[in-house]
Amino acid sequence: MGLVPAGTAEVVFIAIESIQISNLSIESSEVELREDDAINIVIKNVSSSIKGILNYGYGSWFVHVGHSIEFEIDSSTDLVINNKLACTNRRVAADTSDCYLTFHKLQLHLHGNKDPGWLRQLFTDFISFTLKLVLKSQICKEINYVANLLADFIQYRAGDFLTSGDIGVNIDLTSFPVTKANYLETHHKGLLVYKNTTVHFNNSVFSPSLLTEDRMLYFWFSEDVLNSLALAAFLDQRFVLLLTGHELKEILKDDIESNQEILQEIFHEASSNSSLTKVWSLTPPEIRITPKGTLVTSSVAVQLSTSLDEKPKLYFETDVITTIQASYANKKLRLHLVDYVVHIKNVISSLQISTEEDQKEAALNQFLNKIVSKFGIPTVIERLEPALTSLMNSKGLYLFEIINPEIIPYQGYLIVQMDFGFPHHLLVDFLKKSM
Ligand SMILES: CCCCCCCC/C=C\CCCCCCCC(=O)O[C@H]1CC[C@@]2(C)C(=CC[C@H]3[C@@H]4CC[C@H]([C@H](C)CCCC(C)C)[C@@]4(C)CC[C@@H]32)C1
Repeated sequence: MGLVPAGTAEVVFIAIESIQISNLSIESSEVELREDDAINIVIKNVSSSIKGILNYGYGSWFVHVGHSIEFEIDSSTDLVINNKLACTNRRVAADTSDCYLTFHKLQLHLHGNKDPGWLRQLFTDFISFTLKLVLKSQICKEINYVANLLADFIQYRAGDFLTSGDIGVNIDLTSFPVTKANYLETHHKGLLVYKNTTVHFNNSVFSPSLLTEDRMLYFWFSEDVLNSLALAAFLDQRFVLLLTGHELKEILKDDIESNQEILQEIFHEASSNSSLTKVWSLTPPEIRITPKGTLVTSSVAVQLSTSLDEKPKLYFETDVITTIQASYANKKLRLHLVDYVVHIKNVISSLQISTEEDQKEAALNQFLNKIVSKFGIPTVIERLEPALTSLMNSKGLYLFEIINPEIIPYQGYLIVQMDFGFPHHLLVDFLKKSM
């Protein structure tokens, strides 16, 4: 660590090795946001005990007389970190080069009785000064490293949260991160990526003034974002629902009374083991957001077949407009159906219905309209809810304690706002990995 000339022919050399830091304790810490400047972190009275081995010696250029001695230092210091947000490779980075240590105490104990008086003197006068410099640069370097590791970790989690299979979102920064008086502001591209193709939007209409300042976390979803997610999910063939004969029977069981005849025939077909109902989106669902909720326009085909190779018993298409309001409680996403419009078209059926021929079509249409409204839409929603919840949980959402989340629709966008408790185990996990 140091090389001290002592006269012309002789030198004293001192080196420190095997540094161990223990009994680390912190009295208090404060974080303050300084507008357009930095995140100011003050950690008061960081006490620690530093152990190590001191090698020292003296001699001429050719002959060394070397000794080693164990030492222990009790230190107490204040730590000030001015963390400026930066941008590297289009990601948020931390610059903590503005980092100070102010020592209140630096007390040396040398073990064993061979400590020469001059060494103790030298140590207090010179080494402690050097040690302060070394500790400062080591500790500040370490803090910069950990701060960037944490920034990367958070952005990795965010990116992963918005990824499912081939569908993802590009969260690269569009501008330099800014420190505001009460919050940090970062703008991300938010472009949808599907199988290496990026979907571009018109300019975003987002403005921070659309948000209040009393919640801890806000998500802003535009129609464009939800529409492109819907498009990607459609292209990825995720809007396909298969129902077995048994499942269909379960779904329709409450309606047996009113539509005896048609249902009996469907059940007759449906009860055979190979019977299968397939429901799928014909076009990408279109999403519009209004203060009443999220309006989803879907064009859906339904096909009931008794066996795979036979002609379907029933095929029809339906245009459905649903208005949905979403909420999140007890760690579950809920979709509430507020309103719906159903239009049935292109019915092809080989079901035997004993109504007169000219009324057959109208009767079947009316029946299908009711089935779609009363059972079809609730069934699709009931399946979407746990699918979306478990998609979010697979990204670790369940680890967060989400406090009073609100999902509020506006004209063209919706805002999800919440307070949250940071998951302790996530931080421990991160620290374990970075050690
Ligand atoms: C004889 C045969 C009979 C067979 C009959 C079958 C017939 C079926 C016929 C028709 C099918 C009907 C189609 C129904 C369509 C249903 C539409 C429908 O339900 O659409 C919804 C899809 C999800 C979503 C986009 C939506 C609303 C809100 C969005 C949510 C808002 C916030 C949510 C964030 C992820 C934040 C999570 C909160 C946080 C963790 C605290 C977000 C964006 C998730 C997606 C939803 C509308």
